Amino acid sequence: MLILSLITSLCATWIALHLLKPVAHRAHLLDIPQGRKQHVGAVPLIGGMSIFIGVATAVVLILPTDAAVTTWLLCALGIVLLGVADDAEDLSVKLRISMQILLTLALCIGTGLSLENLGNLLGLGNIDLGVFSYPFTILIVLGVINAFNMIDGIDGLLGSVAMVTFLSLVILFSLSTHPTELGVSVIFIAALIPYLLNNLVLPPFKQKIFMGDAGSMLIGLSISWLLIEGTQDPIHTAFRPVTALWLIALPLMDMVRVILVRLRSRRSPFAAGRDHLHHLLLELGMSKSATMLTMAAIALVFSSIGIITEQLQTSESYMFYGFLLTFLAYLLTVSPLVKAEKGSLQRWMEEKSLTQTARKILAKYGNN
Ligand SMILES: CC(=O)N[C@H]1[C@@H](OP(=O)(O)OP(=O)(O)OC/C=C(/C)CC/C=C(/C)CC/C=C(/C)CC/C=C(\C)CC/C=C(/C)CC/C=C(/C)CC/C=C(\C)CC/C=C(/C)CC/C=C(\C)CC/C=C(\C)CCC=C(C)C)O[C@H](CO)[C@@H](O)[C@@H]1O
Ligand SMILES: O=c1ccn([C@@H]2O[C@H](COP(=O)(O)O)[C@@H](O)[C@H]2O)c(=O)[nH]1
Ligand SMILES: [Mg+2]
Repeated sequence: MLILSLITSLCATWIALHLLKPVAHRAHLLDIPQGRKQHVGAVPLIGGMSIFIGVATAVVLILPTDAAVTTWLLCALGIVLLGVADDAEDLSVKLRISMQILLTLALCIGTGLSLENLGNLLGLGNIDLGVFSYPFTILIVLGVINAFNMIDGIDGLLGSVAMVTFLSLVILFSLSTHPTELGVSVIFIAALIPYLLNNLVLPPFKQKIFMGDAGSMLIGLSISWLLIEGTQDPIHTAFRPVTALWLIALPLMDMVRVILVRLRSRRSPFAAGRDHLHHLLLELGMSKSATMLTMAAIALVFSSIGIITEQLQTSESYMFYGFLLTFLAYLLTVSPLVKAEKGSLQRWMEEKSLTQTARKILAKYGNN
């Protein structure tokens, strides 16, 4: 069943990418470079819709669907339509956030699940949110949706970071008995393959496409749902809530850092900017692909910490305090990058390679 759902999702996404490209041109669903958008040429914003078509086709045709899966699919359709409207017309922040709240509420009611039990996060006993469960879930899901949207700023970045999270979910769900959630995670991985090839313009694709806010919000909402299913299942959980944090640590840390920096400099956290980690690395002189690979590698390290500590059943409070310390280390590492001179990383690497060459010459010929 898993192989069949993988093939169906991959093929359906591939076909959707081909069919939607001309539609994007006719409907002007294009990302035109201007201001902070520094890509080249008008790029079709069809990645999100294509991934949704691929995922929905595979889920409906192959996976056994119940009320929870149907609710998630309908909410996913809702967020894709919201994203397409935003990609086409730049909706107001108020409207976007209100719709995200409504869709999260619908997801909680329809699936009957919300973040109720956070586990023994602080080492003081189980945290049960009781009546605060719905407002807390809405805050966290909104955070996750927007965190994934915020890292969608260079080619391949969101696709590869999301791939790391879905791969981690495949590992954790296959170690427990959650066949539907395992199937959905595999289906997303399959849909991301043609998307990434097309986004990075790798063969056989010749024209770049973007995910758009439709895709980034679809991924954020779906990952939130899978994490809630994995941690809040009343019969048996696949992993503990704190592990969920590690699986999405990089986008969360980037978002919280950006919000803190913007608030400190009295800017609105809702106003777009070029202050995210990927922008800082590019400013320092890293290439787009090096930035993408570095950030995907960091996401992989964080996810691996989550999976390994989950398997070792490390105390939840150690994992949570470890997460907060890692966030502190992240802040301390990234803050100096903001003030660093443009291109300094590139110059440092060039100097380093020159020094290494000089050392090699000295080692070979001595000092005479
Ligand atoms: C605006 C912007 O930046 N734009 C980008 C973007 O451009 P684009 O054009 O695409 O987009 P737009 O500009 O059009 O606009 C964007 C759209 C909007 C609608 C605006 C939204 C903007 C926001 C800033 C959204 C923020 C929304 C929130 C509701 C944020 C608040 C949420 C949180 C802070 C919660 C975060 C979630 C966590 C789990 C936090 C943990 C993370 C940490 C790192 C811990 C650190 C601790 C803290 C200091 C914060 C703690 C606070 C808490 C409340 C959380 C405590 C958490 C716990 C106790 C954990 C408990 C949870 C669990 C154990 C369970 C986990 C389970 C699950 C996760 C399910 O993109 C462009 C391209 O890049 C870019 O240029 C542009 O700037
Ligand atoms: O794969 C991608 C995705 C995005 N970009 C660039 O980032 C902006 C982000 O778009 P938002 O509308 O803010 O979501 C996009 O316009 C591109 O300039 C990219 O280069 N590659
Ligand atoms: Mg975006």
